[in-house]
Amino acid sequence: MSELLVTGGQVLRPDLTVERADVLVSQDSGDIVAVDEPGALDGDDELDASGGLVIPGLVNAHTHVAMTLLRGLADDKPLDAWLQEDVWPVEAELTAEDIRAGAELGLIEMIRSGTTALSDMYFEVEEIADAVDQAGMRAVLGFTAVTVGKDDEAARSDLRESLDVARKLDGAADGRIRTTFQPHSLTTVGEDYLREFVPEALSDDLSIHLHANETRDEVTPIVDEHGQRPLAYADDIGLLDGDTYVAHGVHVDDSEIDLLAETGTGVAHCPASNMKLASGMAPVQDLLDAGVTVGIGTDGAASNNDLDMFDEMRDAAMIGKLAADDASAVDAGTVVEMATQNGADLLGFDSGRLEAGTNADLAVIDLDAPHLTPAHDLVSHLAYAVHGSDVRHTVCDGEVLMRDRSVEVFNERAVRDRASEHAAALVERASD
Ligand SMILES: CSC[C@H]1O[C@@H](n2cnc3c(O)ncnc32)[C@H](O)[C@@H]1O
Ligand SMILES: [Zn+2]
Repeated sequence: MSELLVTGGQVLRPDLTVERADVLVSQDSGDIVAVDEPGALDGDDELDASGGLVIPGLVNAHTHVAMTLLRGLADDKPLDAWLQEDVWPVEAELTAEDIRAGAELGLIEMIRSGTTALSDMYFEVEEIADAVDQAGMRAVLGFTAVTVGKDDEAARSDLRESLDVARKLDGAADGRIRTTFQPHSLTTVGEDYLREFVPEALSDDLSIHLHANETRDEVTPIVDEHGQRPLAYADDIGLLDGDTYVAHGVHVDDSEIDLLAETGTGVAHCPASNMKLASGMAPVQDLLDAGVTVGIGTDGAASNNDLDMFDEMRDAAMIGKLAADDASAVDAGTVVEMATQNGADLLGFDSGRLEAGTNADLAVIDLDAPHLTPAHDLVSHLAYAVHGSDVRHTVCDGEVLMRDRSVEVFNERAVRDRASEHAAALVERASD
């Protein structure tokens, strides 16, 4: 029996109070054993949290982790042009090895900024699953199906692969990997395919993750073709469900917010991506007020351009206030809950709060910095002032992924070099 004591720091409790406490985690079960007053607990190994704040590991509720290879390749365009002119032509050249290299790079970036769980959409999912396994992180993965521009055989093969991958990889990495069925979006997967494959996913109890209502251009064609708002159309097909979450949910009207709440469908809010692609402002406070579970995601590194969830919390608070025209909207405590407990709820992990019996996924923030001084309110600091580079240690499933800013699960130098080589060769192939 091996137990790790995270000692000497302050701890963020599930009710967002902060107190001096030690956290004991079991490296056998991967659970938190106890959170107790300083000095009350003993472990076989220690992690020094003195001068620090222990928080739940952050949950990135929507990303495309291998897109780190496309970081900085196509900026300053709206979604449709960005995807069609830049991203998709390059993605068409991606190999399994590229995706592995990009995923490892992205996972290192996440570990270094305190993220312990992610929800990913992409291709070559076995490569991503192997990288997640090696990283020691927790993830919800899936193969994303697109049918537009494909003949019937290729379209069906995509949807079949999305189902097969979801069935095959669920429970991988000793249960740290879960899966979702992933139609890319309501405009990139045809209605007949959705009507055929969604019932199969539901009958297998698969969770569903898709992009929805990201831009106005994703709303108008559906209203024109089906005479319904996109989420009413999605509900008609059976896509909205207690285990479904949609990425973005920017252009949702009141009837769609009610539909999300009634069906228990969650939203992965991606504020930086929505600002960079000028997609719009999601009505996050309205969604929360209606009872919708809203997590936070970075989206891919090509539309962000980093995977730092602290940046994302700050962005979520800022844009949430603008969208509501109310400075009290989407406050500091709310964004911290969104990036921890809400994200974990969307992904289906018993993480996101430091409590005995839950997953031992946590990060220690170093508070000894000018930009974190004075320390009136540490929840305010988490939302508005902490950077990913302030994370001292990252732990997932009781294992130390980063100790004193040294990543223990990868050779970081080698991963960065390999990713740079793969990115350069990829761009070269795409330009031929
Ligand atoms: C097949 S995996 C996902 C697919 O989605 C593309 N993508 C990345 N970011 C976004 C976004 O914000 N909206 C829609 N699609 C996006 C990614 O490049 C992959 O092709
Ligand atoms: Zn996305």
